Amino acid sequence: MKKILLIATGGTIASSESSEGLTPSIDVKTLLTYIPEIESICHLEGISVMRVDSTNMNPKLMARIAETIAQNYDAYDGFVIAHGTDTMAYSAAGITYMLKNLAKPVVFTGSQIPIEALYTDAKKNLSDAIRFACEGIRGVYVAFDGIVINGTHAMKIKTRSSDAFKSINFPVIAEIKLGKITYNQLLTYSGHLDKLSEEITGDFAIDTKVCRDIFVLKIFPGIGTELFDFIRTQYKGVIIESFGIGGIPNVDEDIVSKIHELIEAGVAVVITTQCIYEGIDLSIYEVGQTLGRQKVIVAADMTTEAVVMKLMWALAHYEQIDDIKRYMETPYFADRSY
Ligand SMILES: NC(=O)C[C@H](N)C(=O)O
Repeated sequence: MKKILLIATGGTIASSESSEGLTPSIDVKTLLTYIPEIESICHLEGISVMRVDSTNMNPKLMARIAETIAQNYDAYDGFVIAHGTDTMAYSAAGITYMLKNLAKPVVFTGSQIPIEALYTDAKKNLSDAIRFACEGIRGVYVAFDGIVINGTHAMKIKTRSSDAFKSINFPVIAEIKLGKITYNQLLTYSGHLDKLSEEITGDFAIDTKVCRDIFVLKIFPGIGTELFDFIRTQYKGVIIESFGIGGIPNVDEDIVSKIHELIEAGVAVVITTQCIYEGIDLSIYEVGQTLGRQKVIVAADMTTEAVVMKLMWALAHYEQIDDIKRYMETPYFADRSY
């Protein structure tokens, strides 16, 4: 029988009603009592590492999750992280970059309704995540509402409904219905499964060092240039959510020139898009090509959540823009497809 460790971090899944609203208060032992059927499929143990609404998640707490996995790595076949949904996509991506040569499954899950409430989605999600953690497929995943998503491609797209997560720019890995896991055929045909099984080059290790000096900026029609001078003096990296396939204004308010100044000053500038699907390509339009001639980092079809966590990791490990750009533009656990 497989040995699985459930790592509880808080979130709605572990929340109870208090006089001031829902607050994470249920311990991991109690969580386990809600899924008694799991006893017959694996040997499950639990540990609580924090009790936070995931609104309060941060890289330090993510590092604690990574450390817990490392401390227990040899003793278990797989790990399930019970986590709040609001920042789960960030943590799943963050942990992906912090774990090196991961050969086991790490599966994030949570719920929109507390586990102790009527009509909760928590029991199904927890049970599905544990089942998937028994599969032995390496990597970090999000299991939610009957689908399994690559951890760097998950995005929370709904605030209330149980189908809160979507797989962005990557096929869903598997569906789980009534406890039965069915892998997505598309994964095998499209070669995505091969990308997930990239060779392991050494022993499992964690590297949790990140740099938080980054800014995420959404461009809008009429945006001024003043903010860029502030960014230049305060941050080491900026992620710009451009229009469409990679458009940044260069007439009247010339943001492209401001980007040039940022790069000259040693700030890493990553260009991504406000569109959820299909990613950017700076070669299509004149406005994009002008931008592409600068040393910008192209986020391709990565989610902003993954870009945020990857950039934090890159900035903590590389000094030169060229090195940061190389790391960011090299696929890591299939976080980008081009
Ligand atoms: N559904 C949830 O888990 C939302 C909660 N605020 C959290 O992220 O912790």
